Amino acid sequence: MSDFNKDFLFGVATASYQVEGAYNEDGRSMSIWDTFCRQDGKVYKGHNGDVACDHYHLYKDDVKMMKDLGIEAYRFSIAWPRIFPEKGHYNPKGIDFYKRLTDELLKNDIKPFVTIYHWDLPQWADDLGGWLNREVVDWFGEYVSKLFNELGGYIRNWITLNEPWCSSFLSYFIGEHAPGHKDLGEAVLVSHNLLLAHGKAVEIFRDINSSDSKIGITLNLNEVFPATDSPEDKAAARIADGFQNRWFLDPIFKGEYPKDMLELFGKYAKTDFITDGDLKRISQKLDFLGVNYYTRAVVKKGNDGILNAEQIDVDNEKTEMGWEVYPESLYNILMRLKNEYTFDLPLYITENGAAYKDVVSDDGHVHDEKRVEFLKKHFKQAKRFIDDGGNLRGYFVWSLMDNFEWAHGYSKRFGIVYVDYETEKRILKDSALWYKNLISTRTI
Ligand SMILES: N=[N+]=NCCCCNC(=O)[C@@H]1[C@H]2[C@H](O)[C@@H](O)[C@H](O)[C@@H](CO)[C@@H]12
Repeated sequence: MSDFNKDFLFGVATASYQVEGAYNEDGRSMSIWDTFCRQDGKVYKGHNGDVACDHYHLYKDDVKMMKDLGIEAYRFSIAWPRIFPEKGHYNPKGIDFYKRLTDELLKNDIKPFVTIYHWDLPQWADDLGGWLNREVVDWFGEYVSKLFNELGGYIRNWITLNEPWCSSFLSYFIGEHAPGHKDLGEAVLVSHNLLLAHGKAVEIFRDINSSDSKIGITLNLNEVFPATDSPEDKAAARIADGFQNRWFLDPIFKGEYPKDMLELFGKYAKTDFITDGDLKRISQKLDFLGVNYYTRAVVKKGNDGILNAEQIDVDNEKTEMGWEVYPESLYNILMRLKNEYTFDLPLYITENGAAYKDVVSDDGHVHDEKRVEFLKKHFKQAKRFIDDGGNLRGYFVWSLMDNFEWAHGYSKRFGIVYVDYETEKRILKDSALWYKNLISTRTI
Protein backbone atom coordinates (compact mmCIF):
# COMPACT_ATOMS: atom_id res chain seq x y z
CA MET A 1 0.00 0.00 0.00
CA SER A 2 1.29 3.49 -0.70
CA ASP A 3 -0.02 7.05 -0.57
CA PHE A 4 -0.58 9.72 -3.16
CA ASN A 5 0.85 12.96 -1.81
CA LYS A 6 -1.37 15.83 -0.70
CA ASP A 7 -0.79 17.82 -3.92
CA PHE A 8 -1.86 14.99 -6.23
CA LEU A 9 -5.19 15.86 -7.86
CA PHE A 10 -8.01 13.32 -7.93
CA GLY A 11 -10.40 14.45 -10.65
CA VAL A 12 -13.14 13.47 -13.03
CA ALA A 13 -13.66 14.46 -16.67
CA THR A 14 -16.51 15.19 -19.07
CA ALA A 15 -16.91 17.03 -22.38
CA SER A 16 -19.41 19.65 -23.53
CA TYR A 17 -21.18 17.77 -26.31
CA GLN A 18 -21.38 14.60 -24.23
CA VAL A 19 -23.04 16.05 -21.10
CA GLU A 20 -24.41 19.58 -21.55
CA GLY A 21 -27.53 19.25 -23.71
CA ALA A 22 -29.21 22.68 -24.22
CA TYR A 23 -28.02 22.32 -27.82
CA ASN A 24 -29.91 25.39 -29.03
CA GLU A 25 -30.11 27.45 -25.84
CA ASP A 26 -28.68 30.90 -25.08
CA GLY A 27 -27.39 31.38 -28.60
CA ARG A 28 -25.55 28.09 -29.15
CA SER A 29 -25.42 27.17 -32.84
CA MET A 30 -24.99 23.73 -34.44
CA SER A 31 -21.73 21.81 -34.20
CA ILE A 32 -20.46 19.09 -36.53
CA TRP A 33 -21.71 16.52 -34.01
CA ASP A 34 -25.25 17.96 -34.04
CA THR A 35 -25.10 17.58 -37.82
CA PHE A 36 -23.46 14.12 -37.73
CA CYS A 37 -26.10 12.74 -35.33
CA ARG A 38 -28.80 13.82 -37.74
CA GLN A 39 -27.31 11.81 -40.61
CA ASP A 40 -28.76 8.31 -40.97
CA GLY A 41 -26.61 5.46 -39.71
CA LYS A 42 -23.82 7.52 -38.15
CA VAL A 43 -24.75 7.25 -34.48
CA TYR A 44 -26.34 4.36 -32.58
CA LYS A 45 -30.15 4.55 -32.98
CA GLY A 46 -29.82 8.18 -34.08
CA HIS A 47 -28.95 9.31 -30.56
CA ASN A 48 -27.74 12.92 -30.20
CA GLY A 49 -26.58 15.46 -27.65
CA ASP A 50 -29.67 17.68 -27.76
CA VAL A 51 -30.40 16.96 -24.07
CA ALA A 52 -27.63 14.52 -23.00
CA CYS A 53 -27.23 14.73 -19.19
CA ASP A 54 -28.70 18.26 -19.11
CA HIS A 55 -25.54 19.37 -17.32
CA TYR A 56 -26.24 22.86 -18.66
CA HIS A 57 -29.15 23.15 -16.22
CA LEU A 58 -28.14 20.58 -13.58
CA TYR A 59 -24.51 21.70 -13.13
CA LYS A 60 -25.06 22.92 -9.56
CA ASP A 61 -26.32 19.49 -8.48
CA ASP A 62 -23.45 17.86 -10.35
CA VAL A 63 -20.89 20.11 -8.63
CA LYS A 64 -22.45 19.27 -5.26
CA MET A 65 -22.19 15.58 -6.12
CA MET A 66 -18.49 16.07 -6.92
CA LYS A 67 -17.99 17.96 -3.67
CA ASP A 68 -19.66 15.19 -1.67
CA LEU A 69 -17.33 12.67 -3.31
CA GLY A 70 -14.30 14.77 -2.38
CA ILE A 71 -13.39 15.36 -6.04
CA GLU A 72 -10.52 17.88 -6.21
CA ALA A 73 -10.55 18.81 -9.91
CA TYR A 74 -13.08 18.79 -12.73
CA ARG A 75 -12.01 18.58 -16.36
CA PHE A 76 -14.71 19.88 -18.69
CA SER A 77 -14.69 21.32 -22.19
CA ILE A 78 -16.08 24.53 -23.62
CA ALA A 79 -18.44 24.36 -26.60
CA TRP A 80 -17.00 26.62 -29.30
CA PRO A 81 -20.52 26.99 -30.89
CA ARG A 82 -21.72 28.66 -27.65
CA ILE A 83 -18.94 31.25 -27.77
CA PHE A 84 -18.88 32.01 -31.53
CA PRO A 85 -22.23 30.75 -32.92
CA GLU A 86 -21.37 32.47 -36.19
CA LYS A 87 -18.00 33.41 -37.71
CA GLY A 88 -16.77 36.55 -35.94
CA HIS A 89 -19.92 36.86 -33.81
CA TYR A 90 -19.20 36.59 -30.07
CA ASN A 91 -22.04 35.37 -27.84
CA PRO A 92 -21.63 36.62 -24.22
CA LYS A 93 -24.45 34.32 -23.03
CA GLY A 94 -22.28 31.39 -24.04
CA ILE A 95 -19.41 32.47 -21.81
CA ASP A 96 -21.85 33.20 -18.97
CA PHE A 97 -22.62 29.49 -18.56
CA TYR A 98 -18.93 28.68 -18.10
CA LYS A 99 -18.55 31.57 -15.67
CA ARG A 100 -21.44 30.14 -13.60
CA LEU A 101 -19.98 26.63 -13.73
CA THR A 102 -16.47 27.83 -12.84
CA ASP A 103 -17.81 29.98 -10.00
CA GLU A 104 -19.69 26.97 -8.57
CA LEU A 105 -16.56 24.81 -8.79
CA LEU A 106 -14.33 27.37 -7.08
CA LYS A 107 -16.92 27.92 -4.33
CA ASN A 108 -16.64 24.18 -3.68
CA ASP A 109 -12.81 24.07 -3.79
CA ILE A 110 -12.79 22.09 -7.02
CA LYS A 111 -10.10 23.09 -9.52
CA PRO A 112 -11.40 23.64 -13.08
CA PHE A 113 -9.31 22.12 -15.88
CA VAL A 114 -10.69 23.34 -19.21
CA THR A 115 -10.41 21.59 -22.55
CA ILE A 116 -10.76 24.25 -25.22
CA TYR A 117 -11.64 21.86 -28.04
CA HIS A 118 -13.27 18.47 -27.43
CA TRP A 119 -14.56 17.83 -30.99
CA ASP A 120 -17.66 20.09 -31.24
CA LEU A 121 -16.47 22.30 -34.11
CA PRO A 122 -19.07 24.95 -35.05
CA GLN A 123 -20.91 23.91 -38.19
CA TRP A 124 -20.23 27.36 -39.73
CA ALA A 125 -16.52 26.55 -39.55
CA ASP A 126 -17.01 23.16 -41.19
CA ASP A 127 -19.06 24.84 -43.92
CA LEU A 128 -15.91 26.89 -44.67
CA GLY A 129 -13.71 23.75 -44.78
CA GLY A 130 -13.27 23.28 -41.05
CA TRP A 131 -9.97 21.65 -40.05
CA LEU A 132 -9.15 21.20 -43.74
CA ASN A 133 -8.92 24.98 -44.14
CA ARG A 134 -5.74 26.48 -42.68
CA GLU A 135 -7.76 29.62 -41.85
CA VAL A 136 -9.22 27.56 -38.98
CA VAL A 137 -6.05 28.47 -37.07
CA ASP A 138 -7.14 32.12 -37.07
CA TRP A 139 -10.73 31.27 -36.13
CA PHE A 140 -9.37 29.15 -33.25
CA GLY A 141 -7.11 32.05 -32.24
CA GLU A 142 -10.10 34.40 -32.01
CA TYR A 143 -11.94 31.77 -29.93
CA VAL A 144 -9.12 31.14 -27.45
CA SER A 145 -8.36 34.85 -27.05
CA LYS A 146 -11.93 35.42 -25.91
CA LEU A 147 -11.74 32.48 -23.48
CA PHE A 148 -8.46 33.63 -21.94
CA ASN A 149 -9.68 37.23 -21.60
CA GLU A 150 -13.06 36.29 -20.14
CA LEU A 151 -12.12 33.24 -18.01
CA GLY A 152 -8.34 33.45 -17.55
CA GLY A 153 -8.73 35.12 -14.14
CA TYR A 154 -10.63 32.12 -12.75
CA ILE A 155 -9.32 29.15 -14.73
CA ARG A 156 -5.63 28.34 -14.24
CA ASN A 157 -5.31 25.08 -16.20
CA TRP A 158 -5.99 24.90 -19.92
CA ILE A 159 -5.87 22.04 -22.41
CA THR A 160 -5.82 23.20 -26.03
CA LEU A 161 -7.07 20.05 -27.78
CA ASN A 162 -8.49 16.73 -26.72
CA GLU A 163 -7.06 13.82 -28.70
CA PRO A 164 -6.10 15.33 -32.08
CA TRP A 165 -5.69 11.73 -33.29
CA CYS A 166 -9.48 11.30 -32.99
CA SER A 167 -10.28 14.72 -34.52
CA SER A 168 -8.08 13.83 -37.51
CA PHE A 169 -7.62 10.11 -38.24
CA LEU A 170 -10.81 8.79 -36.59
CA SER A 171 -12.84 11.62 -38.17
CA TYR A 172 -11.26 12.06 -41.61
CA PHE A 173 -9.64 8.67 -42.39
CA ILE A 174 -11.48 5.94 -40.47
CA GLY A 175 -14.69 7.98 -40.66
CA GLU A 176 -16.22 6.83 -37.35
CA HIS A 177 -16.46 10.37 -35.94
CA ALA A 178 -17.79 13.67 -37.31
CA PRO A 179 -17.59 14.78 -40.06
CA GLY A 180 -17.15 11.13 -41.17
CA HIS A 181 -14.73 11.50 -44.08
CA LYS A 182 -12.57 8.58 -45.27
CA ASP A 183 -9.53 10.17 -46.87
CA LEU A 184 -6.02 9.71 -45.47
CA GLY A 185 -4.76 12.81 -47.26
CA GLU A 186 -7.45 14.90 -45.60
CA ALA A 187 -6.71 13.34 -42.20
CA VAL A 188 -3.00 14.15 -42.44
CA LEU A 189 -3.77 17.77 -43.42
CA VAL A 190 -6.31 18.03 -40.59
CA SER A 191 -3.80 16.69 -38.06
CA HIS A 192 -1.36 19.41 -39.11
CA ASN A 193 -3.94 22.21 -38.88
CA LEU A 194 -5.03 20.92 -35.47
CA LEU A 195 -1.43 21.09 -34.24
CA LEU A 196 -1.03 24.57 -35.75
CA ALA A 197 -4.17 25.67 -33.89
CA HIS A 198 -2.70 24.16 -30.71
CA GLY A 199 0.49 26.15 -31.22
CA LYS A 200 -1.41 29.37 -31.95
CA ALA A 201 -3.35 28.92 -28.70
CA VAL A 202 -0.11 28.49 -26.74
CA GLU A 203 1.33 31.67 -28.31
CA ILE A 204 -1.79 33.67 -27.39
CA PHE A 205 -1.81 32.12 -23.92
CA ARG A 206 1.77 33.22 -23.29
CA ASP A 207 0.81 36.78 -24.29
CA ILE A 208 -2.33 37.00 -22.16
CA ASN A 209 -2.06 34.75 -19.11
CA SER A 210 0.04 35.09 -15.98
CA SER A 211 2.72 32.53 -15.21
CA ASP A 212 0.65 30.82 -12.51
CA SER A 213 -1.68 29.64 -15.26
CA LYS A 214 -0.68 26.47 -17.13
CA ILE A 215 -1.36 25.17 -20.62
CA GLY A 216 -0.99 21.73 -22.19
CA ILE A 217 -2.54 19.34 -24.67
CA THR A 218 -4.22 15.95 -24.21
CA LEU A 219 -3.18 13.00 -26.38
CA ASN A 220 -4.68 9.52 -26.47
CA LEU A 221 -1.73 7.18 -26.42
CA ASN A 222 -1.45 3.44 -26.44
CA GLU A 223 1.32 0.89 -26.24
CA VAL A 224 1.62 -1.18 -29.42
CA PHE A 225 2.81 -4.80 -29.33
CA PRO A 226 3.64 -7.03 -32.35
CA ALA A 227 1.44 -10.12 -32.53
CA THR A 228 4.58 -12.26 -33.04
CA ASP A 229 8.36 -11.72 -33.14
CA SER A 230 8.29 -11.91 -36.92
CA PRO A 231 9.96 -8.98 -38.74
CA GLU A 232 6.68 -8.27 -40.53
CA ASP A 233 4.68 -7.98 -37.32
CA LYS A 234 7.40 -5.91 -35.66
CA ALA A 235 7.39 -3.55 -38.65
CA ALA A 236 3.60 -3.34 -38.43
CA ALA A 237 3.82 -2.47 -34.73
CA ARG A 238 6.31 0.30 -35.50
CA ILE A 239 4.00 1.82 -38.11
CA ALA A 240 0.99 1.53 -35.80
CA ASP A 241 3.00 3.26 -33.07
CA GLY A 242 3.84 6.01 -35.53
CA PHE A 243 0.23 6.38 -36.63
CA GLN A 244 -1.16 6.50 -33.10
CA ASN A 245 1.58 8.03 -30.96
CA ARG A 246 4.71 9.38 -32.69
CA TRP A 247 2.83 11.41 -35.32
CA PHE A 248 1.77 13.75 -32.52
CA LEU A 249 4.48 13.32 -29.87
CA ASP A 250 7.37 14.04 -32.24
CA PRO A 251 6.20 17.41 -33.66
CA ILE A 252 5.04 18.62 -30.22
CA PHE A 253 8.13 17.57 -28.24
CA LYS A 254 10.85 17.21 -30.92
CA GLY A 255 9.78 19.82 -33.45
CA GLU A 256 9.65 17.38 -36.38
CA TYR A 257 7.30 14.79 -37.82
CA PRO A 258 8.59 11.21 -37.67
CA LYS A 259 10.41 10.53 -40.94
CA ASP A 260 9.00 7.03 -41.44
CA MET A 261 5.44 8.32 -41.16
CA LEU A 262 6.08 11.36 -43.36
CA GLU A 263 7.44 9.00 -46.00
CA LEU A 264 4.51 6.58 -45.65
CA PHE A 265 1.86 9.31 -45.62
CA GLY A 266 3.64 11.07 -48.46
CA LYS A 267 2.80 8.13 -50.73
CA TYR A 268 -0.92 8.62 -50.17
CA ALA A 269 -1.36 12.17 -49.01
CA LYS A 270 -0.25 15.64 -49.78
CA THR A 271 2.37 16.62 -47.20
CA ASP A 272 3.51 19.81 -48.91
CA PHE A 273 1.25 21.85 -46.63
CA ILE A 274 4.03 22.05 -44.01
CA THR A 275 5.44 25.56 -44.37
CA ASP A 276 8.36 27.35 -42.73
CA GLY A 277 7.70 28.15 -39.10
CA ASP A 278 4.93 25.58 -38.68
CA LEU A 279 6.97 23.15 -36.60
CA LYS A 280 8.33 25.98 -34.45
CA ARG A 281 4.74 27.06 -33.69
CA ILE A 282 3.68 23.45 -32.97
CA SER A 283 6.59 22.62 -30.68
CA GLN A 284 6.47 25.45 -28.19
CA LYS A 285 7.20 24.62 -24.60
CA LEU A 286 4.18 23.34 -22.65
CA ASP A 287 3.48 23.37 -18.93
CA PHE A 288 2.12 19.80 -18.87
CA LEU A 289 0.99 16.91 -21.04
CA GLY A 290 -2.40 15.24 -20.59
CA VAL A 291 -2.52 11.52 -21.34
CA ASN A 292 -5.72 9.65 -22.12
CA TYR A 293 -5.17 5.92 -21.70
CA TYR A 294 -7.72 3.15 -22.30
CA THR A 295 -6.05 0.10 -23.76
CA ARG A 296 -3.07 -1.31 -25.59
CA ALA A 297 -2.91 -2.52 -29.21
CA VAL A 298 -1.55 -5.83 -30.53
CA VAL A 299 -0.96 -5.71 -34.27
CA LYS A 300 0.07 -8.04 -37.07
CA LYS A 301 1.12 -7.37 -40.65
CA GLY A 302 -2.00 -6.22 -42.48
CA ASN A 303 -2.93 -5.80 -46.12
CA ASP A 304 -4.89 -2.57 -46.30
CA GLY A 305 -2.34 -1.20 -48.72
CA ILE A 306 -1.62 1.84 -46.56
CA LEU A 307 -0.61 1.17 -42.97
CA ASN A 308 -0.44 -2.63 -43.39
CA ALA A 309 -0.89 -3.01 -39.67
CA GLU A 310 -3.97 -4.81 -38.43
CA GLN A 311 -5.06 -4.92 -34.77
CA ILE A 312 -5.76 -8.48 -33.62
CA ASP A 313 -8.26 -9.67 -31.04
CA VAL A 314 -6.54 -10.77 -27.84
CA ASP A 315 -8.07 -13.44 -25.60
CA ASN A 316 -8.11 -11.36 -22.44
CA GLU A 317 -10.55 -9.39 -20.24
CA LYS A 318 -12.32 -6.64 -22.22
CA THR A 319 -14.62 -3.72 -21.46
CA GLU A 320 -17.99 -3.10 -23.14
CA MET A 321 -16.11 -1.17 -25.83
CA GLY A 322 -14.24 -4.38 -26.70
CA TRP A 323 -11.04 -2.77 -25.41
CA GLU A 324 -8.59 -5.10 -23.66
CA VAL A 325 -8.00 -4.35 -19.97
CA TYR A 326 -4.21 -3.89 -19.82
CA PRO A 327 -3.15 -1.65 -16.93
CA GLU A 328 0.59 -2.30 -17.36
CA SER A 329 0.63 -0.25 -20.55
CA LEU A 330 -0.38 2.82 -18.59
CA TYR A 331 2.89 2.57 -16.65
CA ASN A 332 4.86 1.77 -19.80
CA ILE A 333 3.44 4.74 -21.71
CA LEU A 334 4.17 7.12 -18.85
CA MET A 335 7.74 5.78 -18.55
CA ARG A 336 8.27 6.11 -22.32
CA LEU A 337 7.08 9.72 -22.17
CA LYS A 338 9.41 10.46 -19.25
CA ASN A 339 12.41 8.84 -20.98
CA GLU A 340 11.85 9.96 -24.57
CA TYR A 341 9.65 13.07 -24.69
CA THR A 342 8.60 14.89 -21.54
CA PHE A 343 11.42 14.12 -19.03
CA ASP A 344 10.43 16.11 -15.93
CA LEU A 345 7.44 17.93 -17.48
CA PRO A 346 4.35 17.45 -15.32
CA LEU A 347 1.96 14.78 -16.60
CA TYR A 348 -1.73 14.30 -15.91
CA ILE A 349 -3.82 11.28 -16.73
CA THR A 350 -6.62 13.35 -18.21
CA GLU A 351 -8.76 10.30 -18.97
CA ASN A 352 -8.88 6.69 -17.88
CA GLY A 353 -11.99 4.60 -17.31
CA ALA A 354 -14.15 1.85 -18.71
CA ALA A 355 -17.60 1.10 -20.06
CA TYR A 356 -19.47 -1.79 -18.51
CA LYS A 357 -23.06 -3.06 -18.63
CA ASP A 358 -24.29 -1.09 -15.62
CA VAL A 359 -27.76 -1.81 -14.23
CA VAL A 360 -29.66 -0.45 -11.26
CA SER A 361 -30.17 -3.37 -8.85
CA ASP A 362 -33.34 -4.01 -6.86
CA ASP A 363 -31.62 -2.32 -3.91
CA GLY A 364 -31.43 0.88 -5.98
CA HIS A 365 -27.64 0.72 -6.24
CA VAL A 366 -25.29 0.10 -9.19
CA HIS A 367 -22.79 -2.58 -8.23
CA ASP A 368 -20.12 -1.96 -10.88
CA GLU A 369 -17.42 -4.14 -9.37
CA LYS A 370 -15.67 -4.54 -12.75
CA ARG A 371 -15.15 -0.79 -12.96
CA VAL A 372 -13.85 -0.69 -9.38
CA GLU A 373 -11.32 -3.39 -10.27
CA PHE A 374 -10.41 -1.59 -13.51
CA LEU A 375 -9.76 1.70 -11.71
CA LYS A 376 -7.91 0.03 -8.82
CA LYS A 377 -5.48 -1.69 -11.25
CA HIS A 378 -4.86 1.48 -13.23
CA PHE A 379 -4.39 3.69 -10.18
CA LYS A 380 -1.81 1.15 -8.95
CA GLN A 381 0.13 1.57 -12.20
CA ALA A 382 -0.06 5.35 -11.84
CA LYS A 383 1.33 5.11 -8.32
CA ARG A 384 4.05 2.73 -9.54
CA PHE A 385 5.11 5.45 -12.03
CA ILE A 386 5.24 8.07 -9.28
CA ASP A 387 7.27 5.71 -7.03
CA ASP A 388 9.69 5.26 -9.94
CA GLY A 389 10.26 9.01 -10.14
CA GLY A 390 7.47 9.99 -12.54
CA ASN A 391 6.12 13.53 -12.34
CA LEU A 392 2.44 12.60 -12.38
CA ARG A 393 0.35 15.43 -10.93
CA GLY A 394 -3.19 14.12 -11.21
CA TYR A 395 -5.68 11.60 -12.55
CA PHE A 396 -9.09 12.36 -14.10
CA VAL A 397 -11.45 9.40 -14.22
CA TRP A 398 -13.49 9.16 -17.39
CA SER A 399 -16.17 9.88 -16.66
CA LEU A 400 -17.98 11.70 -13.87
CA MET A 401 -21.28 10.40 -15.24
CA ASP A 402 -22.66 8.24 -18.03
CA ASN A 403 -22.94 10.38 -21.15
CA PHE A 404 -23.19 10.53 -24.95
CA GLU A 405 -20.48 8.13 -26.16
CA TRP A 406 -20.07 9.52 -29.68
CA ALA A 407 -20.96 6.96 -32.38
CA HIS A 408 -22.22 4.61 -29.66
CA GLY A 409 -24.75 7.15 -28.44
CA TYR A 410 -26.00 6.38 -24.93
CA SER A 411 -25.42 2.64 -25.29
CA LYS A 412 -22.08 2.71 -23.46
CA ARG A 413 -21.82 3.80 -19.84
CA PHE A 414 -18.42 5.14 -18.63
CA GLY A 415 -19.59 7.07 -15.58
CA ILE A 416 -18.85 6.48 -11.92
CA VAL A 417 -22.31 8.00 -11.61
CA TYR A 418 -25.26 6.33 -13.35
CA VAL A 419 -27.61 8.55 -15.36
CA ASP A 420 -31.24 7.57 -15.92
CA TYR A 421 -31.78 9.43 -19.20
CA GLU A 422 -35.58 9.28 -18.83
CA THR A 423 -35.49 11.30 -15.61
CA GLU A 424 -31.91 12.69 -15.60
CA LYS A 425 -31.63 11.19 -12.09
CA ARG A 426 -28.06 10.56 -10.99
CA ILE A 427 -27.20 7.41 -8.95
CA LEU A 428 -23.73 7.01 -7.39
CA LYS A 429 -22.29 3.69 -8.56
CA ASP A 430 -20.16 1.60 -6.21
CA SER A 431 -17.15 2.93 -8.16
CA ALA A 432 -18.04 6.48 -7.05
CA LEU A 433 -18.03 5.33 -3.42
CA TRP A 434 -14.74 3.50 -4.01
CA TYR A 435 -13.26 6.69 -5.52
CA LYS A 436 -14.52 8.73 -2.56
CA ASN A 437 -12.65 6.39 -0.22
CA LEU A 438 -9.48 6.47 -2.34
CA ILE A 439 -9.54 10.28 -2.27
CA SER A 440 -10.05 10.44 1.47
CA THR A 441 -7.36 7.86 2.31
CA ARG A 442 -5.03 8.74 -0.64
CA THR A 443 -3.90 5.11 -0.34
CA ILE A 444 -3.93 2.50 -3.12
N1 LIG B 1 -11.89 2.95 -33.90
N2 LIG B 1 -11.52 3.37 -32.89
N3 LIG B 1 -11.33 3.93 -31.98
C1 LIG B 1 -10.46 3.97 -30.87
C2 LIG B 1 -10.69 5.25 -30.19
C3 LIG B 1 -9.90 5.27 -28.93
C4 LIG B 1 -9.79 6.61 -28.49
N4 LIG B 1 -11.05 7.09 -27.93
C5 LIG B 1 -10.93 7.76 -26.85
O1 LIG B 1 -9.86 7.86 -26.36
C6 LIG B 1 -12.15 8.45 -26.28
C7 LIG B 1 -11.86 9.53 -25.38
C8 LIG B 1 -12.62 10.82 -25.54
O2 LIG B 1 -11.86 11.93 -25.07
C9 LIG B 1 -13.95 10.79 -24.76
O3 LIG B 1 -14.75 11.86 -25.21
C10 LIG B 1 -14.64 9.43 -24.95
O4 LIG B 1 -15.92 9.45 -24.37
C11 LIG B 1 -13.75 8.39 -24.29
C12 LIG B 1 -14.40 7.00 -24.30
O5 LIG B 1 -14.47 6.50 -25.60
C13 LIG B 1 -12.40 8.33 -24.92
